Amino acid sequence: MNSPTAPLIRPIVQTRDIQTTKLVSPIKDQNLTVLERSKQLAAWTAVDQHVKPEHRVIGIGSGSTVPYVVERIVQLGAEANEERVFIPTGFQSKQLIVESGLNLGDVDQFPTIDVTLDGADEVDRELNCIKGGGACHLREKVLAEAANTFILVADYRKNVEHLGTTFKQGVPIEVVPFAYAKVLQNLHHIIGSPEASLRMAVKKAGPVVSDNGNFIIDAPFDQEKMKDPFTIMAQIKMLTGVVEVGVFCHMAKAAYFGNQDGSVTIKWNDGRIEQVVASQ
Ligand SMILES: O=C(CO)[C@H](O)[C@H](O)COP(=O)(O)O
Repeated sequence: MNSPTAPLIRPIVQTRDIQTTKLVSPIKDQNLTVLERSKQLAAWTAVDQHVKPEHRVIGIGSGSTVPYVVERIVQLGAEANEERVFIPTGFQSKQLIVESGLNLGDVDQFPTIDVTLDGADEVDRELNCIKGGGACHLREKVLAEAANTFILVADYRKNVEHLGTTFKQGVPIEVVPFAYAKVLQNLHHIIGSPEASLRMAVKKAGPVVSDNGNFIIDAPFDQEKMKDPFTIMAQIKMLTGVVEVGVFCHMAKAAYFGNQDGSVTIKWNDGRIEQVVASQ
């Protein structure tokens, strides 16, 4: 882990329709792949911009980008974090919080969260996103909804015009186990996802079981249908037996994407796109 550095962001330089910001790259002495470096850049920049000194309750998402969020938060120092409580979206983030020596809480104790930072499988131009690649989207949506500010962090592969462009495995759907076959039938014959299937575990026989004891269905839709993510989300959510749908519509304030060239693209919910450029 790196030692604390100065804030990454320097003053914004306005260009025609994209704002350009300079930052000092935090990672040149690290042995990270380009992909990992892009995740780290997105996460660090988001923490620097959205975790404020006065924040006391912070939601921590799931996935492979979120450890860099926690890494940066730890770098803020023990004093900055001692009065804070961190709320996990699942087993992985709970472990991260505990192993990092941060205070653990739960959303039933703290139903209002100052800021939640989380990963995403894909984010479109309106900040709709697919989540649930790690089967955590039920708790992730609860923490997104509980948060005054919800921020997405991701690598360049997740930055798309329309959902379903690169993330082809489909919309993750958490279902209660006894209803999975009925929900699959509904998806195949009513909702329009003939390839929807139960997510199977890799190093265990049988289905993936979520942190809540439920099954996960992945439901791919054609490009045309994916252009209206709200309708897909609402239709699936109405099916009895569905607990939560991994489509988050208009929940995020901003999405941070680390790029291969060491820059970060920030999409804001007011339509602005900001380009953060590493200066070395
Ligand atoms: O939604 C999620 C887990 O349910 C993750 O946030 C999403 O899958 C992105 O993960 P990664 O940062 O590894 O790309």
